[in-house]
Parts: sequence; structure tokens; C-alpha cells
Amino acid sequence: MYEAEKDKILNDYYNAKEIYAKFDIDTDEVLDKMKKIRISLHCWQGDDVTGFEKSANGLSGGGILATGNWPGRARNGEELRQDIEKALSRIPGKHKVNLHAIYAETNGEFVDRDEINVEHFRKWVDWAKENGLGLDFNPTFFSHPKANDGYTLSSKDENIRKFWIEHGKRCREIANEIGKELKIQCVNNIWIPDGSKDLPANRIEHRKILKESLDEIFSVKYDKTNIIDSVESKLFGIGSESYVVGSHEFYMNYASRNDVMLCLDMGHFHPTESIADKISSILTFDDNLLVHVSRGVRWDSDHVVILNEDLLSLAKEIRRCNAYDKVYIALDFFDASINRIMAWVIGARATLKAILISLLEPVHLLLEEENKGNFGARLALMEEFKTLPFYSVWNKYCMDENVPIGTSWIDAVKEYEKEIIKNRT
Ligand SMILES: C[C@H](O)[C@H](O)[C@@H](O)C(=O)CO
Ligand SMILES: [Mn+2]
Repeated sequence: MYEAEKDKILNDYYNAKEIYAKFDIDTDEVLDKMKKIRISLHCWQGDDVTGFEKSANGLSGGGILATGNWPGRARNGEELRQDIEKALSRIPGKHKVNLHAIYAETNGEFVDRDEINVEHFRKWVDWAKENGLGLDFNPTFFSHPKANDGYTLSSKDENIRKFWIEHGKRCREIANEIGKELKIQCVNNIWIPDGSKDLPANRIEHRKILKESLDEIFSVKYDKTNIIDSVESKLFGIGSESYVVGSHEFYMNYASRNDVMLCLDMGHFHPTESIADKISSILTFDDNLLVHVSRGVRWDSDHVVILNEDLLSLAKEIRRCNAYDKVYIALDFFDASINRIMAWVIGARATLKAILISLLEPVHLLLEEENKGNFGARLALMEEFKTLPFYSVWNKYCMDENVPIGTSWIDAVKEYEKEIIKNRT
């Protein structure tokens, strides 16, 4: 970066610092807090949720869908890690990478999901260590012949159920080992696609079976410094429009009663329902919460996350609950219609911008007006605070973290596409 550019960024930052100081916000302190926040970058954006299994036939049986055919998706661990590194070099801060079980590396051998162990993730763990990254984990209960009849952990077929319970147990074991080795807690999130396209006659039976399967998976206890377990609900999916076994109510109860963390995915609720309002309710009863940051357009479409009202409300609510040390933030979108690295960087930068904006908000002044009953003044302040010069603080954060300022990251990604991605035929 040229000296003149640095001076300009610093100058803008000092001006912004003065403005925020008028509202008792110390921007240096906010930047220190920012540097401690790790978000989780989902590996599956890099290959459209395909994975590396020998028999991989793309995303199937999961009620989720990656659309688009942008060329050059990563085809193996080396390419995927190279792409993630490229993305991370454009994202300020030290973060985590979120893996799914289908990203096991098995030396060309077929290893079924009920046989995987931590050694199949050796390259990921060594790479994470070298790069100072944390890893999160997810069992993969979809894109498999044993998921094709629509039910996995809630299946009435004992053989199917046993297979998936074993998968769930092995994934927890793997997540525990990862957390232990990296010395960074690993979030292990369970999402299953189970449900039915049309109206079921019996809803409760599958839910009782799911409860039993989860009890069995969670019967092994691990040290929470290594692994924290979570369960993710959903409203509906493709092929499970009428009934989803793991609904919000199901998992909210399960999580609260079993010392398991709940996961709220922004795309997994009714389109007009915001998860921001749910955070304080969950945290009244539970210690932690996992959020999947996604963007649904009319349905759970998993569009790339942008700095929109939903994302801002989410971040502001976490901050207003003083809960950045309780809420785990993981990205979850998959767009195959644009450059996949751009997708990661856009989504991650938007999420970090929302977090920064929330930390810069003078919440204490809003509370002061609220506590006096001055609701007009509270609304007026909320509006004024929206246009405080956060961008100057953002640029300083990017400069401190040695990543490109403003739009300058875009050309570097285009270049990488020309040199590396376009050659993947
Ligand atoms: C691939 C992820 O596990 C998946 O996206 C899940 O988290 C989900 O949101 C399914 O709709
Ligand atoms: Mn999700």
C-alpha cells in the first residue's frame, strides 16, 4: 500500500474516532474487540456442496440446492484449500473454516460415512494449524443412498437409523479430536433433511425416533473446551415441503433440555420472520447459540449474504444482548452462479461489517432514552447512528489486518480466476 493511501486512511480514522468519541464510543477498543471475533467460513461454498467422496454424485437427497454453473469449482482438497486461502487473504481477521464430513480425504479409497475418522481430515487439521485457523464440523446426512427415502436419524428402518447414528457419533469424535489438536473449540452442527413432500398421517413417530437417535449420539460426553454440539432446525426443504421432522420447536426443546446448542439459520424460517428477535429468547434460557448467516430470497435460497437490514438487525441484536462471546457465527450460503471466491469474500466482509457497525453503536444512549420513556428520541438516535462514519473504522481494521481496502480486492480475485480457476477443466 502506498504511504499516501495509508495516511489518508489514518486521517479518516482519526476524524471518525473523534466523532464516535462524542457518543462515548472508543473506536480503538472496538477494533480490539473486532480482532477477537472469529466467524466460520463454510468450505462448501467452494464446490457447490459436492464433497470428495469417491461416489459423489453432487448434491442430492438433502432438500437443498446449489444453482448456477460458474466454471472452476474446486475438485479436491488442494484446490479447495487454495481457494479458501485466497478468500481469507481478502477477509480481515483470524477465522475458522467449517467442514462437512463429505470433505474427508481418503486417498482415492471409498470410505463410507459410518467408517470415517479424524485421520481422513489430517490434511485439513495440519493446514488449519499452519494458518492459525480454527475448524468447525458437520456430519453429512444427505447426498447418500441411505438418505434417499427422505429419512435418516428419524427413519423407521433400523438399519438406516443405525448407519446414521454411527455417522453422528464418529463426527462428534472427529470434532473432539480437531478441537483438542487445534486448541480451538470445534462446533459440531447436526442438520438432517428428514421430512415429507406431502402431508404425513403420523408426525409424532418420526420425531420420537429422532429424539432417541440424538440421545444415543449425544450419550458420549466430551470436554466442552474441545467440542460444542448444536442442532439446526428448518421450516421446509425441497421434497420436505409439508413436514420437517427437525422443526424449530422440536430442536428448541431438545437443545434446552439436553445441554446442546441450538442453531438458527437465517433462511430456515418464514420469509417475513427475522431471527434477530429470537436471540434474546434463546439466551434467556441457554448459554450459547449458533447462527447460520444466510440470505433467503423468497425461500431458503442460500443467496450470498449482503449488508442488508436482516444482517444488521442480527448483529445489532447480538451486541445489544452483549452476547458476542455466546453466539457462534457461521456463514451458510452456496451460489454457483458467480465466482465462488467472490461469494465467500462478499459474504464474510458483509458479516464483519455488520458486526463492526453493531459494536460502534452507542447502545447506552439508546437505553438512556428508552429508560426515560423517550421513545421518539430513541428512534431519532437509532436513525442518526446509522450514518456515523463506520467506513473509516472499517478501512482502518482492514489496514491493520493487512487485507485490501475498499474495492481493491476484486481485481486480485479476478486475476486468480484468470490464472488458476479458468484452467480447471
Ligand atoms: C450444508 C449445510 O449443512 C446446510 O446448508 C444446512 O446447514 C442447511 O442450512 C440446510 O438447509
Ligand atoms: Mn444452515
